[in-house]
Amino acid sequence: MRTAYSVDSVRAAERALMARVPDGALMQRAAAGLAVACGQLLGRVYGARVVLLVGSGDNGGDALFAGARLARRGAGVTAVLLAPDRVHGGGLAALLRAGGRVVDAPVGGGADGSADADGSAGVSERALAALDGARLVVDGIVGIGGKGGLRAPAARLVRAAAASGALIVSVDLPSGVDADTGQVRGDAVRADATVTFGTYKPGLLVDPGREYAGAVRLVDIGLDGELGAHDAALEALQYADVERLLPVPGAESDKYRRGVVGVVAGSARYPGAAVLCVAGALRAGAGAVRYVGPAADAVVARFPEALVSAGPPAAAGRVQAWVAGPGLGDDDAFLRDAVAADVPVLIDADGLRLVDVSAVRGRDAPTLLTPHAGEAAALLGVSREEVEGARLESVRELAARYSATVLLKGSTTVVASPGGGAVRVNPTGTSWLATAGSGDVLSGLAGSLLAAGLGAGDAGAVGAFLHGLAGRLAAEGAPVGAQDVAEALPLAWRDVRGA
Ligand SMILES: NC(=O)C1=CN([C@@H]2O[C@H](COP(=O)(O)OP(=O)(O)OC[C@H]3O[C@@H](n4cnc5c(N)ncnc54)[C@H](O)[C@@H]3O)[C@@H](O)[C@H]2O)[C@@H](O)CC1
Ligand SMILES: [K+]
Repeated sequence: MRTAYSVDSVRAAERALMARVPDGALMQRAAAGLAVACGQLLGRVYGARVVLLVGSGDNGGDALFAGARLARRGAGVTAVLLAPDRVHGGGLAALLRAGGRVVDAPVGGGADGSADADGSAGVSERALAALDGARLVVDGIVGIGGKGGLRAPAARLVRAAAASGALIVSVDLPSGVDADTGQVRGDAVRADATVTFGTYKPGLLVDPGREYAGAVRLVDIGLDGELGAHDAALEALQYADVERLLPVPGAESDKYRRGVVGVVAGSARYPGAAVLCVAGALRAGAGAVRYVGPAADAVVARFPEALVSAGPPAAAGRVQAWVAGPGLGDDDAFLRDAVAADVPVLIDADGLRLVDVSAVRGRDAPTLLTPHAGEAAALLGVSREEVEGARLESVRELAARYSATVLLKGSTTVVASPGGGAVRVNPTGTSWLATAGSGDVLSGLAGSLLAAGLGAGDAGAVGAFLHGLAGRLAAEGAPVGAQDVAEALPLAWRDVRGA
């Protein structure tokens, strides 16, 4: 399991560890790891031109100590100081001792400037010129102490660094990305790589921050023991975690023991949604799929193994979980039956629009809601952009409002439980999955995992993982349709099981 901790937890863990190690030891560990990563990116350190963008806190200190290490290996290192009067003294001294150069960013060497008419944002010509011809820029502007969007001088330098064509390495996290949420307000560093210390931060694993971070490398500074006392803010299942959770049938299994999933989906207008939902459900671990609704002919024509009926759901026979909503149109009668059933229910698509909050909140069995950003926005009464910019906040808020597990689909799919706790973040997503009907496949898949006995959080996270992996395997760099994704699900299973 990959975990990420909140800034508060990181700070508390660092305090506890610092009390037991010599002064400055943690920063030295961080800087050593950072310098190694920079050296690997550069290939040849000797003679390389490196620019450090140095803010006023310890993030800048890390950059300065790492810069000193690179300078000792023969790099030409220039530190651009955003706040010369508040720079990390020890780091600056180390860089100067190692032969590094220093340039003040503010015009006239004063404190942080502000936006001005010529667009220089109070940044000196010398600071901007330092970036010319740089091979590597180290972003030590702000780390976990960053608040709000980057101030104007920092933003100006970030734009100049991006235009310089140099490789950009962010220290701990890209400056301008909110460490706890991944939100980006205004300018932020777009890094080729981010070297983070002690633990992942949530903003490195969730878009939009994740996209800004580039390849993320974790440097061990000895925090693990201390972090154990805190709850992770985020968890990302890895292959081994998913393998443990997959519902693999035993010798005694029959279709009921494996789980039967019922699908309430499709309409005369949207029969395809029913077919795709069943396609996902058939390849996810349940022993049988019952389809209930007006698209029975289309379903059985494509999948003779599906058990179909015209409805209502209560007359369909035994099921261990329902999936309700894809392509339903405006008819909510079967949806209401499914929501009233005392088994786990997954609600998706039209079902999210039609379902009553109080009916969901009143359920005893687990509920899993699977909105995309647009649907989540409608449920929360905000814009789609607000949801996309604040995925963690949105998914937590929905889980609390509906007293349900919520899987928010998108560039980073996240799953929150009603009782709070760590949000699951899916590491396998791919933009090829942004295709019509792909969500119907996911709802069938995750519903089938519910029927097979997984809890709602596990069903959502494992479903998203397999779905993402199937999307990648099906796409292999070319466009795919939702049916291709469903058909690649067995490949994803085999990949996870190492079979
Ligand atoms: N505490 C520790 O033990 C360790 C901390 N480390 C480093 O220290 C960092 C945290 O250091 P700090 O707490 O000093 O905080 P930061 O260095 O992350 O940032 C705080 C400074 O940035 C300025 N600032 C805040 N928001 C800004 C904005 N939007 N635009 C421009 N400037 C802004 C503030 O005025 C403040 O001086 C970590 O991210 C990590 O890089 C590492 O050395 C590992 C050990
Ligand atoms: K940074």
